Amino acid sequence: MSVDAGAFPTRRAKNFPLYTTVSRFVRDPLREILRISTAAGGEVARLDLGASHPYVVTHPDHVQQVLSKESQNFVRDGTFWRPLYGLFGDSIMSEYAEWELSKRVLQPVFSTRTIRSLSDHMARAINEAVRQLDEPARDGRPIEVLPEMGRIVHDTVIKVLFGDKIRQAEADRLIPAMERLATSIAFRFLLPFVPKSIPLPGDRAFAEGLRVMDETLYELVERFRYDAGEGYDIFTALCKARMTEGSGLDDHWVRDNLLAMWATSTETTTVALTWLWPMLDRQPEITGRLRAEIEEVVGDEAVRPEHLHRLPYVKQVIQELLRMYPVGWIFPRIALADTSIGGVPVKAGQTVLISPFLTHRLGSVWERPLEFDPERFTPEQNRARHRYAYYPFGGGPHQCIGRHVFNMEAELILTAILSRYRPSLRPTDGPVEARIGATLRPNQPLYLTLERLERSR
Ligand code: HEM
Repeated sequence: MSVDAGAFPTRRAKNFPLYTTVSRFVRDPLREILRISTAAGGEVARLDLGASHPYVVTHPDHVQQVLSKESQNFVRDGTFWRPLYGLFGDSIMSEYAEWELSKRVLQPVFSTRTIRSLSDHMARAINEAVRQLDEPARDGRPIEVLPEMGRIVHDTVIKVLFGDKIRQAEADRLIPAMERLATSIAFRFLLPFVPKSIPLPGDRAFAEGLRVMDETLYELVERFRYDAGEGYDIFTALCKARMTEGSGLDDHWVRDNLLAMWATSTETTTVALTWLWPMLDRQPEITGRLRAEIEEVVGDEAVRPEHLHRLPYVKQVIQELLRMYPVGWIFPRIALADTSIGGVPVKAGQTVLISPFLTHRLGSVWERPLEFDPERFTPEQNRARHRYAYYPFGGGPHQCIGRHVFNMEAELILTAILSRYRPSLRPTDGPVEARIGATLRPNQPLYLTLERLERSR
């Protein structure tokens, strides 16, 4: 479906004075932002936070302007990126020349050829990690969804990031440290304008998580500093680039990129896959169709990458999952020069917030936006849609480098679980809603009971 923004004369953005609704905002910031976006109906909205006035941009044409057509003018800089700079430094998550350099080194690791060669390792790791659910299934013991999805994702991502260069003890240290970072950054993420000198909840846990990450990653870099060896993994690519004469790259650069890749690949994938289960639980007919497709294509076998192109409905379910819960739900840009969006003047230095979560829930862009319906992602519907009606992975030069890795991983995990078990969600404590943080986690722990299917493997 395409939406026509029309040619606007110069106009004012709809202003939303958040300080007048501060109690609502503090109680449930996501609901309040969604209310504002719905009221603005795709027009540019101005959030009045007292000290700052970011614009919220949701219309597909406007998003395209910021992320793609005028990407040179809308950069990743400013207050909202500050909490992330401490984590990622001058890595692929930065901007300008530092970003370009890291992108040049990492892009080849994500080529279709390399990902294909990684895919067998990924499938093996996933089948093995999923098989470990046999024990709780046999005992009738419910599993907690987020940590279990996290365990499966980490076991898989480790192959992509480090190949066979990491020791089990190092991986075991990194996983809980990353979890600490992901959860403790929430306040800094929500209140980026609060200076570091003012302590916020989570600061101490964040510092501790970072210490463990740094210690472990620097140890690894040290071990491979003078001999990167062979491998298709990200770590090898970074070490080789560092060793190249005259590159000027150092251990910090390798560490910054490892941390950036680790953080962007694990938290996002884990949280997205966690949302899958409440979605499927609500609509057994979707699960039934998935099960029938998987039974026909995979049957009694362990899932392999070659199965995936014959599982179109699995793909559609994952695409719809990221429409409802695009876990990289908001990302800011700052304007370098004066311009206008949808007729609204934007001055140099002003912040623009781009949110796939909000665009994906606009009634003018999506019919029945709150309904989980994988039928939206048939090939015909995909062709007819505005490029920026759906952008869980962003767009333009910063478009997610790991999107094919995610798709393959998520499709393999969903298929591996449904081909082995019949999961049912334990009753929840009221409605399952998204809670704001660096990503969009559910507001409560979710539990699945798994019934093992009759299988010869
Ligand atoms: C559900 C899964 C994922 C979602 C929703 C997601 C979302 C995004 C989004 C929205 C951006 C754009 C940020 C911006 O424009 O400022 C991005 C960038 C990025 N993503 Fe992902 N991502 C996911 C998985 C992954 C995975 C699995 C990897 C790595 C294996 C990855 C690595 C990256 C990197 C390195 C960037 C920065 C690219 C650049 O600036 O050039 N992501 N991601």
